[in-house]
Amino acid sequence: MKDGGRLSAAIEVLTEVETRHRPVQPALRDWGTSHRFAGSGDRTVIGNLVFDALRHKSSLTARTGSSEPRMQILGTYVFAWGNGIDRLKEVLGEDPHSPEALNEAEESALANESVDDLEPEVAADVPAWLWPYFEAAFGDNAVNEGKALATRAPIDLRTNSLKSDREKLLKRLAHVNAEATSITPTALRIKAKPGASRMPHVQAEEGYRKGWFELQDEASQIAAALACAKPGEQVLDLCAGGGGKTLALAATMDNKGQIYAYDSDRLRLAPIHERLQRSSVRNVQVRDPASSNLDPLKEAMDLVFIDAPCTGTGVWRRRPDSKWKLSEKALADRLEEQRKVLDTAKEFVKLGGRIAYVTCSILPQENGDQVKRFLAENSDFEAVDAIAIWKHVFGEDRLPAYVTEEGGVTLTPATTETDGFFFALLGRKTD
Ligand SMILES: C[S@@+](CC[C@H](N)C(=O)[O-])C[C@H]1O[C@@H](n2cnc3c(N)ncnc32)[C@H](O)[C@@H]1O
Repeated sequence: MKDGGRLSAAIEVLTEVETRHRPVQPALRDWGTSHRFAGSGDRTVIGNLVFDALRHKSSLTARTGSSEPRMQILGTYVFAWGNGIDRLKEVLGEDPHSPEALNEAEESALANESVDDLEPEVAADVPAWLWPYFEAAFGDNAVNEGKALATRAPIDLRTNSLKSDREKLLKRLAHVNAEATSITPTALRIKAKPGASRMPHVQAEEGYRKGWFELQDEASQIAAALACAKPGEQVLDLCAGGGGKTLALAATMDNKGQIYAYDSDRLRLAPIHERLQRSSVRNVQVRDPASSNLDPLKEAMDLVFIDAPCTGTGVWRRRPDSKWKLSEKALADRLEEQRKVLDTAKEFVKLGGRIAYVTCSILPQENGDQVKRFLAENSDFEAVDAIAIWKHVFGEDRLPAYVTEEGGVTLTPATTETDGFFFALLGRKTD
Protein backbone atom coordinates (compact mmCIF):
# COMPACT_ATOMS: atom_id res chain seq x y z
CA MET A 1 0.00 0.00 0.00
CA LYS A 2 1.05 3.57 -0.62
CA ASP A 3 0.71 6.28 2.01
CA GLY A 4 -2.59 7.48 0.50
CA GLY A 5 -4.27 4.11 1.04
CA ARG A 6 -2.82 3.89 4.54
CA LEU A 7 -4.21 7.32 5.40
CA SER A 8 -7.67 6.25 4.19
CA ALA A 9 -7.44 3.08 6.25
CA ALA A 10 -6.38 5.01 9.36
CA ILE A 11 -9.35 7.36 8.94
CA GLU A 12 -11.63 4.33 8.64
CA VAL A 13 -10.23 2.72 11.80
CA LEU A 14 -10.32 5.95 13.81
CA THR A 15 -13.94 6.50 12.72
CA GLU A 16 -14.75 3.02 14.02
CA VAL A 17 -12.99 3.77 17.32
CA GLU A 18 -14.65 7.16 17.79
CA THR A 19 -18.18 6.44 16.62
CA ARG A 20 -18.60 2.92 17.98
CA HIS A 21 -16.43 3.50 21.06
CA ARG A 22 -14.28 0.50 20.26
CA PRO A 23 -10.79 -0.11 21.63
CA VAL A 24 -8.10 0.50 19.01
CA GLN A 25 -6.50 -2.96 18.83
CA PRO A 26 -9.66 -4.94 17.99
CA ALA A 27 -10.69 -2.25 15.46
CA LEU A 28 -7.26 -2.54 13.82
CA ARG A 29 -7.43 -6.33 13.84
CA ASP A 30 -10.87 -6.35 12.20
CA TRP A 31 -9.68 -3.93 9.55
CA GLY A 32 -6.72 -6.23 8.81
CA THR A 33 -9.00 -9.28 8.57
CA SER A 34 -11.28 -7.63 6.05
CA HIS A 35 -8.38 -6.21 4.01
CA ARG A 36 -6.16 -9.23 3.48
CA PHE A 37 -4.06 -7.48 0.84
CA ALA A 38 -2.55 -5.22 3.52
CA GLY A 39 0.80 -6.47 4.82
CA SER A 40 2.06 -6.26 8.38
CA GLY A 41 4.07 -3.14 7.48
CA ASP A 42 0.86 -1.45 6.32
CA ARG A 43 -0.95 -2.43 9.49
CA THR A 44 1.89 -1.01 11.59
CA VAL A 45 1.71 2.35 9.81
CA ILE A 46 -2.08 2.48 10.08
CA GLY A 47 -1.90 1.64 13.80
CA ASN A 48 0.82 4.26 14.39
CA LEU A 49 -1.31 6.92 12.69
CA VAL A 50 -4.38 6.06 14.77
CA PHE A 51 -2.49 5.94 18.08
CA ASP A 52 -0.62 9.18 17.37
CA ALA A 53 -3.87 10.91 16.40
CA LEU A 54 -5.37 9.85 19.74
CA ARG A 55 -2.27 11.00 21.62
CA HIS A 56 -2.68 14.50 20.16
CA LYS A 57 -6.45 14.70 19.82
CA SER A 58 -6.93 17.99 21.62
CA SER A 59 -4.10 19.93 19.96
CA LEU A 60 -4.98 18.47 16.55
CA THR A 61 -8.59 19.59 16.98
CA ALA A 62 -7.45 23.10 17.83
CA ARG A 63 -4.91 23.24 15.01
CA THR A 64 -7.05 21.72 12.24
CA GLY A 65 -10.37 23.17 13.42
CA SER A 66 -11.95 19.72 13.33
CA SER A 67 -12.35 16.72 15.59
CA GLU A 68 -13.38 14.53 12.64
CA PRO A 69 -11.15 11.47 12.05
CA ARG A 70 -10.17 12.74 8.58
CA MET A 71 -8.50 15.90 9.87
CA GLN A 72 -7.10 14.13 12.93
CA ILE A 73 -5.28 11.63 10.72
CA LEU A 74 -4.20 14.14 8.07
CA GLY A 75 -3.01 16.48 10.86
CA THR A 76 -1.00 13.64 12.41
CA TYR A 77 0.66 12.92 9.07
CA VAL A 78 1.51 16.59 8.51
CA PHE A 79 2.39 17.79 12.03
CA ALA A 80 3.31 14.88 14.32
CA TRP A 81 5.07 12.91 11.58
CA GLY A 82 6.69 16.03 10.16
CA ASN A 83 5.70 15.38 6.51
CA GLY A 84 4.36 18.91 5.92
CA ILE A 85 1.50 20.05 3.72
CA ASP A 86 3.34 19.68 0.39
CA ARG A 87 4.07 15.99 0.91
CA LEU A 88 0.43 15.44 1.98
CA LYS A 89 -0.86 17.09 -1.19
CA GLU A 90 1.40 14.86 -3.30
CA VAL A 91 0.14 11.76 -1.48
CA LEU A 92 -3.51 12.72 -1.88
CA GLY A 93 -3.03 13.10 -5.62
CA GLU A 94 -0.96 10.01 -6.37
CA ASP A 95 -3.26 7.13 -5.48
CA PRO A 96 -6.96 6.46 -6.20
CA HIS A 97 -7.22 4.93 -2.70
CA SER A 98 -6.12 8.20 -1.05
CA PRO A 99 -8.54 10.38 0.93
CA GLU A 100 -10.20 13.18 -1.05
CA ALA A 101 -8.16 16.26 -1.94
CA LEU A 102 -8.07 19.08 0.61
CA ASN A 103 -10.57 21.91 0.48
CA GLU A 104 -9.40 25.48 0.98
CA ALA A 105 -10.08 25.63 4.73
CA GLU A 106 -8.36 22.29 5.35
CA GLU A 107 -5.34 23.33 3.33
CA SER A 108 -4.98 26.59 5.21
CA ALA A 109 -5.28 24.83 8.61
CA LEU A 110 -2.72 22.16 7.70
CA ALA A 111 -0.31 24.74 6.29
CA ASN A 112 -0.20 26.59 9.60
CA GLU A 113 2.71 25.22 11.67
CA SER A 114 2.25 27.70 14.53
CA VAL A 115 1.38 26.33 17.98
CA ASP A 116 1.88 29.56 19.88
CA ASP A 117 -1.68 30.41 20.82
CA LEU A 118 -2.84 27.06 22.19
CA GLU A 119 -4.28 26.96 25.72
CA PRO A 120 -1.90 25.09 28.08
CA GLU A 121 -4.16 22.05 28.50
CA VAL A 122 -4.58 21.88 24.71
CA ALA A 123 -0.84 22.18 24.06
CA ALA A 124 -0.38 19.42 26.66
CA ASP A 125 -3.14 17.24 25.17
CA VAL A 126 -4.72 16.76 28.58
CA PRO A 127 -8.55 16.65 28.93
CA ALA A 128 -9.72 20.05 30.25
CA TRP A 129 -11.41 18.63 33.37
CA LEU A 130 -8.14 17.04 34.48
CA TRP A 131 -6.01 20.12 33.92
CA PRO A 132 -6.35 21.55 37.45
CA TYR A 133 -5.07 18.24 38.81
CA PHE A 134 -2.11 18.33 36.45
CA GLU A 135 -1.28 21.82 37.63
CA ALA A 136 -1.61 20.70 41.25
CA ALA A 137 0.73 17.79 40.61
CA PHE A 138 3.34 19.49 38.42
CA GLY A 139 3.03 23.29 38.75
CA ASP A 140 4.97 25.08 36.00
CA ASN A 141 5.99 21.75 34.51
CA ALA A 142 2.40 20.65 33.78
CA VAL A 143 2.55 21.33 30.02
CA ASN A 144 5.83 19.45 29.64
CA GLU A 145 4.44 16.51 31.59
CA GLY A 146 1.28 16.39 29.45
CA LYS A 147 3.37 16.56 26.28
CA ALA A 148 5.64 13.76 27.48
CA LEU A 149 2.58 11.60 28.21
CA ALA A 150 1.52 12.20 24.58
CA THR A 151 4.71 10.70 23.14
CA ARG A 152 5.25 7.09 22.14
CA ALA A 153 6.42 4.71 24.84
CA PRO A 154 9.57 2.61 24.54
CA ILE A 155 9.56 -1.13 25.14
CA ASP A 156 11.08 -1.78 28.55
CA LEU A 157 12.24 -5.19 29.65
CA ARG A 158 13.05 -6.53 33.10
CA THR A 159 15.98 -8.86 33.46
CA ASN A 160 14.87 -11.91 35.37
CA SER A 161 17.79 -12.10 37.78
CA LEU A 162 16.74 -15.64 38.73
CA LYS A 163 17.79 -16.82 35.27
CA SER A 164 19.91 -14.20 33.56
CA ASP A 165 21.76 -10.91 33.92
CA ARG A 166 21.53 -7.60 32.12
CA GLU A 167 24.95 -7.77 30.46
CA LYS A 168 24.09 -11.08 28.87
CA LEU A 169 20.72 -9.78 27.69
CA LEU A 170 22.24 -6.61 26.26
CA LYS A 171 24.41 -8.80 24.03
CA ARG A 172 21.54 -11.13 23.13
CA LEU A 173 19.24 -8.24 22.29
CA ALA A 174 21.77 -6.02 20.50
CA HIS A 175 19.99 -6.70 17.17
CA VAL A 176 16.88 -4.89 18.48
CA ASN A 177 19.01 -2.04 19.90
CA ALA A 178 18.21 -2.79 23.54
CA GLU A 179 20.06 -0.42 25.87
CA ALA A 180 20.60 -0.28 29.63
CA THR A 181 18.40 2.29 31.39
CA SER A 182 19.87 4.67 33.94
CA ILE A 183 17.87 3.99 37.13
CA THR A 184 17.33 0.28 37.79
CA PRO A 185 20.10 -2.25 37.16
CA THR A 186 17.44 -4.70 35.91
CA ALA A 187 15.92 -2.66 33.07
CA LEU A 188 16.65 -2.65 29.33
CA ARG A 189 15.01 -0.30 26.87
CA ILE A 190 14.21 -0.37 23.19
CA LYS A 191 13.55 3.25 22.35
CA ALA A 192 10.39 4.30 20.57
CA LYS A 193 10.93 5.39 16.98
CA PRO A 194 8.98 8.04 15.12
CA GLY A 195 6.54 8.01 12.21
CA ALA A 196 6.05 4.77 10.32
CA SER A 197 8.71 2.82 12.26
CA ARG A 198 7.91 -0.55 13.65
CA MET A 199 8.86 -1.86 17.10
CA PRO A 200 10.31 -5.38 17.44
CA HIS A 201 8.17 -8.27 18.63
CA VAL A 202 10.24 -9.18 21.68
CA GLN A 203 7.99 -12.03 22.77
CA ALA A 204 9.32 -13.93 19.77
CA GLU A 205 12.85 -13.80 21.19
CA GLU A 206 14.38 -16.95 22.62
CA GLY A 207 15.20 -15.08 25.84
CA TYR A 208 11.55 -14.29 26.42
CA ARG A 209 10.42 -17.88 25.88
CA LYS A 210 13.14 -19.05 28.25
CA GLY A 211 12.12 -16.60 30.96
CA TRP A 212 15.31 -14.54 30.90
CA PHE A 213 13.32 -11.33 30.66
CA GLU A 214 9.79 -10.00 31.05
CA LEU A 215 8.13 -7.02 29.43
CA GLN A 216 7.78 -4.42 32.17
CA ASP A 217 8.09 -0.66 32.24
CA GLU A 218 10.98 0.62 34.31
CA ALA A 219 8.56 2.43 36.65
CA SER A 220 7.06 -0.92 37.71
CA GLN A 221 10.55 -2.30 38.25
CA ILE A 222 11.44 0.74 40.36
CA ALA A 223 8.29 0.31 42.47
CA ALA A 224 9.03 -3.36 43.08
CA ALA A 225 12.65 -2.59 44.01
CA LEU A 226 11.69 0.25 46.39
CA ALA A 227 9.46 -2.14 48.35
CA CYS A 228 12.75 -3.79 49.40
CA ALA A 229 11.30 -7.30 49.69
CA LYS A 230 14.06 -9.42 51.18
CA PRO A 231 14.78 -13.16 50.88
CA GLY A 232 12.85 -14.99 53.57
CA GLU A 233 10.11 -12.37 54.03
CA GLN A 234 6.36 -13.00 54.01
CA VAL A 235 4.73 -10.86 51.32
CA LEU A 236 1.12 -10.39 50.24
CA ASP A 237 0.73 -9.04 46.71
CA LEU A 238 -2.85 -7.95 47.23
CA CYS A 239 -3.67 -6.73 43.70
CA ALA A 240 -1.50 -9.19 41.82
CA GLY A 241 -3.44 -9.18 38.53
CA GLY A 242 -1.38 -10.92 35.85
CA GLY A 243 1.59 -11.01 38.21
CA GLY A 244 3.99 -8.41 36.78
CA LYS A 245 4.99 -7.09 40.22
CA THR A 246 4.79 -10.57 41.78
CA LEU A 247 7.53 -11.79 39.45
CA ALA A 248 9.70 -8.76 40.12
CA LEU A 249 9.26 -9.16 43.90
CA ALA A 250 10.11 -12.88 43.70
CA ALA A 251 13.35 -12.01 41.91
CA THR A 252 14.37 -9.45 44.54
CA MET A 253 13.67 -12.14 47.17
CA ASP A 254 15.84 -14.58 45.24
CA ASN A 255 13.00 -17.12 45.34
CA LYS A 256 13.27 -17.31 49.14
CA GLY A 257 10.46 -16.63 51.61
CA GLN A 258 6.83 -16.53 50.49
CA ILE A 259 4.68 -14.36 48.29
CA TYR A 260 0.91 -14.78 48.34
CA ALA A 261 -0.49 -13.49 45.05
CA TYR A 262 -4.13 -12.45 45.38
CA ASP A 263 -6.54 -10.46 43.26
CA SER A 264 -10.26 -9.94 43.77
CA ASP A 265 -10.78 -10.69 40.08
CA ARG A 266 -9.81 -14.29 39.36
CA LEU A 267 -9.80 -13.73 35.59
CA ARG A 268 -7.04 -11.18 35.96
CA LEU A 269 -4.96 -13.69 37.90
CA ALA A 270 -5.22 -16.29 35.13
CA PRO A 271 -1.97 -15.49 33.23
CA ILE A 272 0.14 -15.64 36.40
CA HIS A 273 0.55 -19.43 36.40
CA GLU A 274 2.24 -19.61 33.02
CA ARG A 275 4.41 -16.59 33.84
CA LEU A 276 5.59 -18.04 37.15
CA GLN A 277 6.61 -21.21 35.38
CA ARG A 278 8.44 -19.48 32.52
CA SER A 279 10.33 -17.30 35.01
CA SER A 280 11.21 -20.24 37.31
CA VAL A 281 9.62 -18.47 40.26
CA ARG A 282 9.08 -20.93 43.10
CA ASN A 283 8.16 -18.86 46.14
CA VAL A 284 4.66 -17.77 45.09
CA GLN A 285 1.34 -19.21 46.22
CA VAL A 286 -1.52 -17.97 44.06
CA ARG A 287 -4.62 -17.29 46.14
CA ASP A 288 -7.76 -17.56 44.05
CA PRO A 289 -10.49 -15.24 45.43
CA ALA A 290 -13.16 -17.88 44.84
CA SER A 291 -11.57 -20.52 47.05
CA SER A 292 -9.03 -18.83 49.31
CA ASN A 293 -9.31 -17.57 52.81
CA LEU A 294 -6.70 -14.94 53.53
CA ASP A 295 -7.49 -14.82 57.27
CA PRO A 296 -4.47 -16.92 58.31
CA LEU A 297 -2.23 -14.21 56.82
CA LYS A 298 -3.60 -11.47 59.09
CA GLU A 299 -1.02 -9.54 61.11
CA ALA A 300 1.66 -11.82 59.63
CA MET A 301 3.06 -10.04 56.58
CA ASP A 302 6.38 -8.21 56.43
CA LEU A 303 5.15 -6.47 53.29
CA VAL A 304 1.75 -5.93 51.71
CA PHE A 305 2.22 -4.71 48.16
CA ILE A 306 -0.73 -2.77 46.72
CA ASP A 307 -0.55 -2.22 42.98
CA ALA A 308 -3.81 -0.34 43.27
CA PRO A 309 -6.63 -0.14 40.75
CA CYS A 310 -6.30 3.35 39.27
CA THR A 311 -7.20 5.62 36.38
CA GLY A 312 -4.01 4.78 34.49
CA THR A 313 -3.22 8.44 33.76
CA GLY A 314 0.47 7.54 33.99
CA VAL A 315 0.28 5.11 31.09
CA TRP A 316 -1.39 7.32 28.49
CA ARG A 317 1.66 6.85 26.25
CA ARG A 318 0.67 3.19 25.92
CA ARG A 319 -3.13 3.59 25.96
CA PRO A 320 -3.87 6.98 24.42
CA ASP A 321 -7.55 6.19 23.89
CA SER A 322 -8.05 5.80 27.65
CA LYS A 323 -7.05 9.46 28.10
CA TRP A 324 -10.21 10.74 26.44
CA LYS A 325 -12.50 8.06 27.87
CA LEU A 326 -11.70 8.74 31.51
CA SER A 327 -14.68 10.26 33.35
CA GLU A 328 -15.19 11.91 36.74
CA LYS A 329 -17.31 8.92 37.72
CA ALA A 330 -14.50 6.49 36.84
CA LEU A 331 -12.06 8.56 38.91
CA ALA A 332 -14.48 8.57 41.87
CA ASP A 333 -14.89 4.79 41.56
CA ARG A 334 -11.13 4.22 41.54
CA LEU A 335 -10.71 6.47 44.60
CA GLU A 336 -13.26 4.39 46.48
CA GLU A 337 -11.54 1.14 45.45
CA GLN A 338 -8.18 2.50 46.57
CA ARG A 339 -9.58 3.44 49.98
CA LYS A 340 -11.03 -0.05 50.36
CA VAL A 341 -7.88 -1.85 49.31
CA LEU A 342 -5.72 0.24 51.64
CA ASP A 343 -8.12 -0.52 54.49
CA THR A 344 -7.97 -4.22 53.68
CA ALA A 345 -4.18 -4.22 53.42
CA LYS A 346 -3.56 -2.90 56.91
CA GLU A 347 -5.14 -6.02 58.46
CA PHE A 348 -2.32 -8.17 57.10
CA VAL A 349 0.71 -6.15 58.17
CA LYS A 350 2.61 -7.40 61.19
CA LEU A 351 4.07 -5.02 63.78
CA GLY A 352 7.09 -3.38 62.17
CA GLY A 353 5.91 -4.47 58.70
CA ARG A 354 5.05 -2.18 55.78
CA ILE A 355 2.60 -1.40 52.99
CA ALA A 356 3.91 -0.40 49.57
CA TYR A 357 1.21 1.67 47.88
CA VAL A 358 1.63 2.00 44.12
CA THR A 359 -0.45 3.43 41.28
CA CYS A 360 0.16 4.01 37.58
CA SER A 361 -1.53 7.38 37.94
CA ILE A 362 -0.10 10.86 38.35
CA LEU A 363 -3.25 12.40 39.89
CA PRO A 364 -2.70 13.68 43.46
CA GLN A 365 -6.13 12.39 44.60
CA GLU A 366 -5.09 8.81 43.88
CA ASN A 367 -1.62 9.20 45.30
CA GLY A 368 -0.54 11.59 48.05
CA ASP A 369 -4.13 12.32 49.10
CA GLN A 370 -4.87 8.62 49.64
CA VAL A 371 -1.72 8.23 51.70
CA LYS A 372 -2.55 11.31 53.76
CA ARG A 373 -6.07 10.05 54.50
CA PHE A 374 -4.79 6.60 55.41
CA LEU A 375 -2.23 7.99 57.84
CA ALA A 376 -4.78 10.35 59.41
CA GLU A 377 -7.11 7.41 60.06
CA ASN A 378 -4.47 4.89 61.13
CA SER A 379 -2.20 6.24 63.81
CA ASP A 380 -0.42 2.89 64.09
CA PHE A 381 1.14 3.54 60.66
CA GLU A 382 3.74 6.13 59.69
CA ALA A 383 5.11 7.49 56.42
CA VAL A 384 8.49 6.21 55.32
CA ASP A 385 10.71 8.54 53.30
CA ALA A 386 10.83 6.96 49.83
CA ILE A 387 13.72 9.22 48.80
CA ALA A 388 15.95 7.76 51.51
CA ILE A 389 15.11 4.28 50.22
CA TRP A 390 15.68 5.41 46.63
CA LYS A 391 19.16 6.67 47.52
CA HIS A 392 19.92 3.38 49.22
CA VAL A 393 18.62 1.25 46.33
CA PHE A 394 19.53 3.31 43.24
CA GLY A 395 22.05 5.92 44.42
CA GLU A 396 21.70 9.68 44.16
CA ASP A 397 22.23 10.34 40.44
CA ARG A 398 18.63 10.38 39.26
CA LEU A 399 16.40 11.33 42.15
CA PRO A 400 12.69 11.76 41.36
CA ALA A 401 11.53 15.36 40.94
CA TYR A 402 8.16 15.09 42.67
CA VAL A 403 7.97 14.15 46.34
CA THR A 404 4.79 14.42 48.44
CA GLU A 405 4.59 15.75 52.00
CA GLU A 406 4.42 12.18 53.28
CA GLY A 407 7.52 11.15 51.37
CA GLY A 408 5.90 9.37 48.38
CA VAL A 409 7.46 9.81 44.92
CA THR A 410 5.89 10.38 41.51
CA LEU A 411 7.69 9.16 38.40
CA THR A 412 6.90 10.63 35.00
CA PRO A 413 8.00 10.27 31.37
CA ALA A 414 9.39 13.83 31.45
CA THR A 415 11.51 13.41 34.59
CA THR A 416 12.40 9.73 34.97
CA GLU A 417 11.76 8.62 31.36
CA THR A 418 9.35 5.99 32.68
CA ASP A 419 5.59 5.61 32.74
CA GLY A 420 3.85 7.84 35.26
CA PHE A 421 3.83 6.03 38.61
CA PHE A 422 3.43 6.75 42.29
CA PHE A 423 5.16 4.90 45.11
CA ALA A 424 4.75 5.35 48.87
CA LEU A 425 5.77 3.22 51.79
CA LEU A 426 3.74 3.10 55.02
CA GLY A 427 5.34 1.44 58.00
CA ARG A 428 3.38 -0.18 60.84
CA LYS A 429 4.81 1.00 64.11
CA THR A 430 6.28 -1.59 66.44
CA ASP A 431 4.09 -0.67 69.42
C1 LIG B 1 -3.02 -2.23 38.50
S1 LIG B 1 -3.85 -3.73 38.46
C2 LIG B 1 -2.65 -4.87 39.00
C3 LIG B 1 -1.54 -5.17 38.03
C4 LIG B 1 -0.58 -6.24 38.50
N1 LIG B 1 -0.12 -6.03 39.85
C5 LIG B 1 0.65 -6.39 37.62
O1 LIG B 1 1.75 -5.98 37.99
O2 LIG B 1 0.49 -6.94 36.53
C6 LIG B 1 -4.93 -3.59 39.83
C7 LIG B 1 -5.62 -4.88 40.23
O3 LIG B 1 -6.31 -4.66 41.46
C8 LIG B 1 -7.38 -5.58 41.52
N2 LIG B 1 -8.28 -5.15 42.62
C9 LIG B 1 -9.15 -4.12 42.65
N3 LIG B 1 -9.73 -4.02 43.86
C10 LIG B 1 -9.21 -5.01 44.61
C11 LIG B 1 -9.41 -5.44 45.95
N4 LIG B 1 -10.26 -4.81 46.77
N5 LIG B 1 -8.69 -6.50 46.40
C12 LIG B 1 -7.82 -7.13 45.58
N6 LIG B 1 -7.60 -6.78 44.30
C13 LIG B 1 -8.28 -5.73 43.82
C14 LIG B 1 -7.94 -5.53 40.12
O4 LIG B 1 -8.69 -6.69 39.83
C15 LIG B 1 -6.68 -5.41 39.27
O5 LIG B 1 -6.26 -6.66 38.79
